[in-house]
Amino acid sequence: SGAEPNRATAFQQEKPKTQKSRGPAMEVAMVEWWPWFGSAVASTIFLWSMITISENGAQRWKRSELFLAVEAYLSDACARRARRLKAELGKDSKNIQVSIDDHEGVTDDFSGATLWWHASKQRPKANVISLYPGEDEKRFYRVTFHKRHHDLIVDSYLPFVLGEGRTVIIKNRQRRLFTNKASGSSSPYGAKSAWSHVPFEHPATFDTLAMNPKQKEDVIDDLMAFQESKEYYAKVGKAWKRGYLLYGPPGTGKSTMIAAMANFLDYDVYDLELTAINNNTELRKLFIETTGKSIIVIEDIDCSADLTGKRRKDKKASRDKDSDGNDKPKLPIEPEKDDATKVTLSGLLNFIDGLWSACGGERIIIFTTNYKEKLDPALIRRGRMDKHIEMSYCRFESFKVLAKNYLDVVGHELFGEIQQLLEETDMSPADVAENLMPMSKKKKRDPDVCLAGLIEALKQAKEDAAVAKAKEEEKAKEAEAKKAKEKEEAEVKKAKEKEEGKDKTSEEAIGDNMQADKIQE
Ligand SMILES: Nc1ncnc2c1ncn2[C@@H]1O[C@H](COP(=O)(O)OP(=O)(O)OP(=O)(O)O)[C@@H](O)[C@H]1O
Ligand SMILES: [Mg+2]
Repeated sequence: SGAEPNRATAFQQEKPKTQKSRGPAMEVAMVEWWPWFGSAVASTIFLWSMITISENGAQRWKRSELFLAVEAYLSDACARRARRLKAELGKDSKNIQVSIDDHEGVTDDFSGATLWWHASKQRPKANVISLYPGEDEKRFYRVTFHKRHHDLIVDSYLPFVLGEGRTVIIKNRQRRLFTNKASGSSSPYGAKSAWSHVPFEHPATFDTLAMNPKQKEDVIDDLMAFQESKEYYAKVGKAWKRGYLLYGPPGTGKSTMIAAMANFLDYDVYDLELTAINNNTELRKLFIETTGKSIIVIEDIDCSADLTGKRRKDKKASRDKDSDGNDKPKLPIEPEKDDATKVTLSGLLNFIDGLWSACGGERIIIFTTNYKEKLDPALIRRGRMDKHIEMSYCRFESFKVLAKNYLDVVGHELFGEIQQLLEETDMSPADVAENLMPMSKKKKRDPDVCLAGLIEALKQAKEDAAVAKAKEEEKAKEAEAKKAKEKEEAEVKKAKEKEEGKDKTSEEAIGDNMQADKIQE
């Protein structure tokens, strides 16, 4: 009909100039709209509805999530159809983000309805002094549609845009590695966030992770099931979280596995350093500041949980330093309080169990340790750590993955010998990988050379292990012999003293006997 705006031209003809003399918002809308329709059809304006989504919603300091979602949706789904786009460097200064330019329009179709999106901005009145510098220009998106589609747009289309937009944002976001180690912000005043972060760029994937294929499959299955079971967790009344315990000797790929999980799930990683936390309150604060879709990692939990003692010593040391010569104002130190405020096992357990049910969004928590048996059973019981994953020494299956990754070799005449040696020798994947990747420019990555080198290294390791074992056995034997000898000597001495004691007064004898017992102990 004649009432329908000629969108291809009408939207793009709109001049930014008309924005200059601004009155109240309603008036602005009219100024923008008049040229499109022409005075002849002015009355038909009442057939059209508009919805404005402005950058700042109810909370002025925060950009409206709906606005961001619309922005992401439009740049992803519709931007190609717009004529004027703007490009900006993304937050991580890596990818370029293209979005619709201000005062530009674009059309979209939804269930047979045609809609017109339009990006614009509104300057504040000249006599208003902005409290929020840089935010004095308010941008907004406005969608226009025929009145008869009102319900469809409000009930279906906008939720659809929100959902799509969120997905695009997650797809485009730079994933981050958070840590509480760099305690530049540890001061109680002016600290913005307890976490500092860097872009998470670890390249590890499950394809490059060397481990037993069945076990790997199992882990991937578990992660996928977890990701898809939001409703299930809600139904059974559990927080949407999952705990993994990764245990195994050094260099078997525990940290690599965490990176692979993060890449697989597209999650952020929070690396929690318990030794940098002073008390349970701080721990809780850190926890509350984590966002959904994240992996919270506590590495070497066996060391961390025990470290309260060390921390106290550190504090004592700094106290000592203060007392000799440092004339800074001193804080009162209460040693008893010191004990009461450290991170405790129960604090950690609370942290894992209860608290995070308060903050929605899926979370995974991972502990790593070299010594599973050292951990308090309460910490790793099922339900807290839902799955215990053992990372073990490199066997043939794992080796094949490494050979393919590092040398592009899937079969080789030396594989047989290597298989044999790997069954007999404990070598970590890290050490195997080291042998497959000689870091020398002259030596090209020749599979023959590398595999032969690995065989040498394995033989050496086997020999070393045998020597170490022999030494260990010898030591044990020596220790046993020494113990037996000492016992014998003590007994002889006791017998001798008893003999002599017959001549002494009874009082003296008791004293002597007691002494002899002490020596024996
Ligand atoms: N299973 C594996 N698959 C592929 N690469 C591995 C594997 N295990 C170790 N590596 C290699 O060895 C290096 C060290 O591994 P990683 O840091 O993951 O070991 P870790 O188990 O976390 O050791 P630690 O107990 O000392 O923290 C990694 O950078 C990786 O290149
Ligand atoms: Mg590690």
